[in-house]
Amino acid sequence: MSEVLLVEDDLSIAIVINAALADEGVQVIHVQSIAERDRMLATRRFDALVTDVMLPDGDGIETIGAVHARWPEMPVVILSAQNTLDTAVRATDTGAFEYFPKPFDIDELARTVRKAAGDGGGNAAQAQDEPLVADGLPLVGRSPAMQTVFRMITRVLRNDLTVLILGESGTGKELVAEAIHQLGSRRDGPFVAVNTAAIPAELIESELFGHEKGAFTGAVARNVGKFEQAAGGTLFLDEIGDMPMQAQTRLLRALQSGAVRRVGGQEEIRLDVRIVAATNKDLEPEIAAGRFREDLYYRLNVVPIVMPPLRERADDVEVLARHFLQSAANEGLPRRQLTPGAARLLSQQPWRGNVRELKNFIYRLALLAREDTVDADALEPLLRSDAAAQGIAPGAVAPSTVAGVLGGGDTLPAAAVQPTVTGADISDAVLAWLANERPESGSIYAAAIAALERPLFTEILRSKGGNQLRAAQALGINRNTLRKRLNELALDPESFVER
Ligand SMILES: Nc1ncnc2c1ncn2[C@@H]1O[C@H](COP(=O)(O)OP(=O)(O)OP(=O)(O)O)[C@@H](O)[C@H]1O
Repeated sequence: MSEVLLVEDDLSIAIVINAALADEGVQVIHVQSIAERDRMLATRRFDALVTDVMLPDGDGIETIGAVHARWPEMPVVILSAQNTLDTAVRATDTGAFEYFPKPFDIDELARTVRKAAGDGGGNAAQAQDEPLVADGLPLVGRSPAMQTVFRMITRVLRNDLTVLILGESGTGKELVAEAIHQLGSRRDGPFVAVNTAAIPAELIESELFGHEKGAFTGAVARNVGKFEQAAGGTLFLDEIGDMPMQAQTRLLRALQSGAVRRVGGQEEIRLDVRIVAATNKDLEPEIAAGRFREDLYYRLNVVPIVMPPLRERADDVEVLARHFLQSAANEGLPRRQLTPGAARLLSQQPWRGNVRELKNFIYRLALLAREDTVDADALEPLLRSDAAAQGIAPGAVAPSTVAGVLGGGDTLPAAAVQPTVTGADISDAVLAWLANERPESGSIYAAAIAALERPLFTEILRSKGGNQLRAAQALGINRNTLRKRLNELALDPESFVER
């Protein structure tokens, strides 16, 4: 595989180039300055050099003489935003292999670089199996919509501004939050994620701010809250739109004052966290309905990043699918490839569950496909069985969706493959539950979630033979979250282990 040195200080462009070159079977080593370029080139030659012109420590063209002197045979491709005749002339004067004014056609650039680097890049099919990782960040996407997201990410890396990530479930909000942390100046600190909707209302304050020993019944030891755990790093507040009102007030107060106090404690603890929040809810109607505090919304919505749904960026589907096939293979599933026809067919699907649904589907495909190369004909029945699982009236819940999510090879308990249950049934069940249980005011939400989780977790754990990792994967939640909730619900996963 050929290796290319990319000198580019614009991270969003670097990410896109890296992804495109990975597609061409070219490995990219990315640096951001002339000094770093020269350090890399002091000891080794690359198959090609791709360089921007305006770099933080100088001009990529003016300093190219030293590169030529050291490695006269190494082809150089120049990228430039200074689309003037002068730059073009200077680039050509250096004897550069090619010169690309920005904005350029990324595919054309990728092809040119592969050619410059010699066809050591292998064939394209092989290339597509390469993980598309930029600076350790597996955020895949080449669509203009994702380039806008990348650009927004790069704008918040050198500051601590609060970021609010908006988008449907499964669009990659958490991944973006992690990217902001990993690429930003707080990367050496912790990244602490809290699902604010999953914490029972009565525990949320102690979870976020911590508590002193004896602060309330059951507080047998001092607990350090998420704000403190995230000190020096990033606190990711997920599902912020579902945060209970009382906790919203406390959170707002903490953000305003820049300090927190543990429950039952006196000491003021100064905050040293970057806040990244996310929600799949449209917050404006929530504010209008009095369920979300407007002042908190303005505190959080300093830099909004909107994640486009996958159906609005169909050109990302193929590259994502190949990425997930690669990660499935890395995790021990059979290595599969898609024909162009199969990739096209995937791009035409609605993907209502966004990238998460595509990822689950691809893993299932890796597991179930009969041949290593999957064409459109082989894909069709798998898509049909998925659509059958999901092609249900809006609001309705089909147990067969569970079968789809669980993936092939799983035998489901008979109860789970009964005919479709309509949405009305679950509403009826909620109403009946409210009437019968009369949950205590102030904790109705937590009690309802617990009532739903209990049968849900029981069913999924049973189908997974008590394997918590597989159950968490099927549910699409973190294993620790599942373990914690099972604990709180006093459900023993051991009791589902098949013996
Ligand atoms: N652009 C992407 N490149 C690679 N993987 C992605 C991308 N977007 C999402 N994923 C993967 O899809 C899955 C869902 O993403 P993530 O959990 O970040 O979504 P989310 O928007 O936070 O969802 P939710 O609102 O349900 O919490 C994860 O496994 C994530 O790694």
